Amino acid sequence: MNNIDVKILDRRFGDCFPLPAYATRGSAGLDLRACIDEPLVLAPGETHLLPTGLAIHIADPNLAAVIMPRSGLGHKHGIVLGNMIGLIDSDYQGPLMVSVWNRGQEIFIVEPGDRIAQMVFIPIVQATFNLVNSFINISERNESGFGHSGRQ
Ligand SMILES: O=c1ccn([C@H]2C[C@H](O)[C@@H](COP(=O)(O)OP(=O)(O)OP(=O)(O)O)O2)c(=O)[nH]1
Ligand SMILES: [Mg+2]
Repeated sequence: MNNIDVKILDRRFGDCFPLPAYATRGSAGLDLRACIDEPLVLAPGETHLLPTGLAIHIADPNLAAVIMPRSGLGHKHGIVLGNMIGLIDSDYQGPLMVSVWNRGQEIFIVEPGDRIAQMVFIPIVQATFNLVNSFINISERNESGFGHSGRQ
């Protein structure tokens, strides 16, 4: 377990809303809540940037967090993320925000405190670039890609 600093930006945490926690021992994601004051009507095609009421400071450059859709919301209701995936840098200290996109055909109402997305901590490898004119070793794949090996 890594210990990450978290700042509560919304008074409802600890009272009405519990802090994010792993639902089971094997959970990879921590659900994030919509810290809104009123129910939000998300019309089909609409995107809203919602506060989660929390700020985190990961601090370790070898870690990051990603925000992803919850599968139930995404599959059943078309509620995914406007940025597809949110990347939280280790030096970001601002409010954690979730871009919620209704890609479905029906209105969806987000209630205050709804768990609208999930956050996963991931290891990060930073790289430097070694500028070359050609690669010394030609790999088996070489420049093939984008489905060149077929479907079956
Ligand atoms: O879903 C998200 C995505 C990003 N962020 C915050 C944390 C992240 O560290 C910062 C910047 O995100 P990113 O680098 O993806 O956005 P950008 O458009 O490149 O902004 P910047 O120029 O600030 O890097 O915004 C969120 O709160 N939620
Ligand atoms: Mg950026």
